[in-house]
Amino acid sequence: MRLGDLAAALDLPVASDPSVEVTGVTHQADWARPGDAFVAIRGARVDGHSFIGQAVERGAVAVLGEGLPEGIDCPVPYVVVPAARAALADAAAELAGHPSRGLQILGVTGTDGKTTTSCLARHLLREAGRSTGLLSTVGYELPDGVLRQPPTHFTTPEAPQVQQILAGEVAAGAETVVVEASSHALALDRVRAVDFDVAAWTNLTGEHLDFHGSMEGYFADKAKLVQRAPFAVLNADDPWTEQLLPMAASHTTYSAEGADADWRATDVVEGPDDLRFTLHSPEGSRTAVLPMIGRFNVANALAALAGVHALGVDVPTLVDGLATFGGVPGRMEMVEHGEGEPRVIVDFAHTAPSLEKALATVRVTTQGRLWVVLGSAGGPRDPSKRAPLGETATECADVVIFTEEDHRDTPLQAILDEMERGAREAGRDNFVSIGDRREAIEYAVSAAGPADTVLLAGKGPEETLERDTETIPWDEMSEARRALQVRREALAADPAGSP
Ligand SMILES: CC(=O)N[C@H]1[C@@H](OP(=O)(O)OP(=O)(O)OC[C@H]2O[C@@H](n3ccc(=O)[nH]c3=O)[C@H](O)[C@@H]2O)O[C@H](CO)[C@@H](O)[C@@H]1O[C@H](C)C(=O)N[C@@H](C)C(=O)N[C@H](CCC(=O)O)C(=O)O
Ligand SMILES: Nc1ncnc2c1ncn2[C@@H]1O[C@H](COP(=O)(O)OP(=O)(O)OP(=O)(O)O)[C@@H](O)[C@H]1O
Repeated sequence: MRLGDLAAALDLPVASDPSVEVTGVTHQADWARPGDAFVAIRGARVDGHSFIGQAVERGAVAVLGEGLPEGIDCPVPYVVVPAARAALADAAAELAGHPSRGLQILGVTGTDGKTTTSCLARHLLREAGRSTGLLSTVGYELPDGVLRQPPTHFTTPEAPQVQQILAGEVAAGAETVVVEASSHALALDRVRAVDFDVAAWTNLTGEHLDFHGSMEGYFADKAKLVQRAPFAVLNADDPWTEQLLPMAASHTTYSAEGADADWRATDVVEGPDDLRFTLHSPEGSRTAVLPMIGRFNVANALAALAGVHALGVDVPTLVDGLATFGGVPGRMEMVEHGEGEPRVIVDFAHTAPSLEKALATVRVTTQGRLWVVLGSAGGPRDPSKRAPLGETATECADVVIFTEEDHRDTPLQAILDEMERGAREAGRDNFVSIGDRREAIEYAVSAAGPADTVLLAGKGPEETLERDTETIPWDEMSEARRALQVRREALAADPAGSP
C-alpha cells in the first residue's frame, strides 16, 4: 500500500514521498523487515526514535512518530501522528485488511478468570459447530485447535501481531475468535483496531497497580473493552459493574452469588472433580455440569455461556458443551495420586483475592488439613502484593510454605520477609519459609496426610522460574508428581515414618 494511501486511511498528513510502498508495520526496530513502516513510540523506558537508524538499516521505508526529536536523523519519510500507539494499531489493521471486520469477536477481560473464560468460550463455540480461533495467555489457536505461540509471550501481543493473527484466522476459515484482552493491552492500544462484537467482564481486584497507578486507573483501562463493544456481559457480583453499566451500549448480566441477573447459577454443588448447578438463563432453567473444580469457575462459566449466547448459540447446546470441557492447564489442575496419598492441586492464583477463593473452594472438598505452597514475584512486579498474600495464605490454609516465585533480581529473602510480615501482623504462626521451590513442594507433599490437600499456588502453567539472573525451565505438574514419588519412596523405605 502506498504511504500516501495509508496516511489518508489514518487521516494523517504525509510530509514527503507518498508513493513509497509500505508492506508492513512494526514498533520494534530489530523486527523491522524491508518495506515496513517503523512506529517510533516514546515508551516508559526508552524513546523508540533512538532506534530509527536500526529500523531503516533493516529496510524500514517510513517512520511514524509524535514528532522527530532534535538531533535525530530520519533518512526516510517521517509522518507526524497524534498518538504513536494508536497509529501503530490503526496502521496494522489497515495493512492487514481489517480482519476483525470479517469475524465475530468475543473479548474477555478482568483481573481473574480471563483465560479460563476464554478457553471455555472457545470450547462452547466449537461444540456448537462454529469454526473458532483463540488468542490468549496460553497462545493462539486457529480453528484447527493446534496451540501456537506468538513471537513474544504476551497475554495480548502488540497490535501488529494481533492483526496478523486475526488475518491468519480469516485465512484459516474462522468465523469467531475469542480474544483475551489484558489491561496492558487495553492501556497500550494493542486491541484498539479490533472490532469486538461482545465484551465479557470477569471481575476487578487490585493487580498491576505498579503499571496502572491506582484502582481507578486500572478500572478505566479495563473498561475500554466494554466501551468498545456493542454488547457487554457484566458480572452482577462485581462491585465495579455499577460503574460499567452506563458505559455499555447494551448488556446482559450474570451472577454466581445470588444477585439479581439475567444469567444465574443456584444450588451449586462442589464435587471432588466437578461443579453442578441449576442454570437460570433468558431461555429458562436447566441443570448444568462443569467438569472443573473451583467455585469461581461457576462465575467463569456464566460469563462464557452468556458471551457465546450473545453470538447466537442456544442454551441447550451451551449446556451440552459445558459438560465436555477438558479444563485449562495449570488452573485448578489435579495431579494423579494413589490411594492413601494427599490430593495435590496446581493453580495459578497469584493475587490475594484469587488465592483466598482458591483456598476456600479447595477447603470444601478437603477432609483433613489444607496446605499451600506459594511465593510472590520480584523484579518489576508489584511489591505491595506480598504481605497480603502472606496474610491470606495463613488465614485460609492450615499450613503455609512460603517459597520462591520468580524473584528475579530482588533478594528472595526480602520477599519471604514481606510475606512473613503479612502473616505475623495478622497474628499467625502457621508458616515456614523454604526458599528452594522444589524442596518446598517436596516438604509439603511428604508431610501431608492422606486426607489432606496441598495447593501449589502461583506458578500454574508457567514454563520457567526466574531465579536471580537465571531462567530455569519449570513444570509445576512434573514437580508435584516428582514430590509424590519422593513421598512414596520415603514411605517404602520407612513405613513407620508415615506423615
Ligand atoms: C508494562 C508494559 O506492558 N510495557 C510495554 C511497553 O513498554 P515501554 O513503554 O516500557 O516501551 P520501551 O521499552 O520504553 O520501548 C519504547 C519503544 O521502543 C521500542 N524499542 C525498544 C528497545 C529496542 O531495543 N528497540 C526498540 O525498537 C519498543 O518496541 C517500544 O515501541 O511497550 C513495549 C512495546 O511497545 C512492550 O514490549 C512492553 O511490554 C513489556 C515488555 C511487558 O513485560 N509487558 C507485560 C507486563 C504485559 O504486557 N503483560 C500483559 C499481561 C499482564 C497480566 O495480566 O498478567 C500481557 O498482555 O501480556
Ligand atoms: N472468576 C474468578 N475469580 C477469582 N479467582 C479466579 C477466577 N477465575 C480464576 N481464578 C483464579 O485465578 C487463577 C488464574 O485464572 P485464569 O488464568 O483463568 O485468569 P487470568 O485472568 O487469565 O489470569 P492472568 O491475567 O494472571 O493470566 C486461577 O488459577 C484461579 O486461582
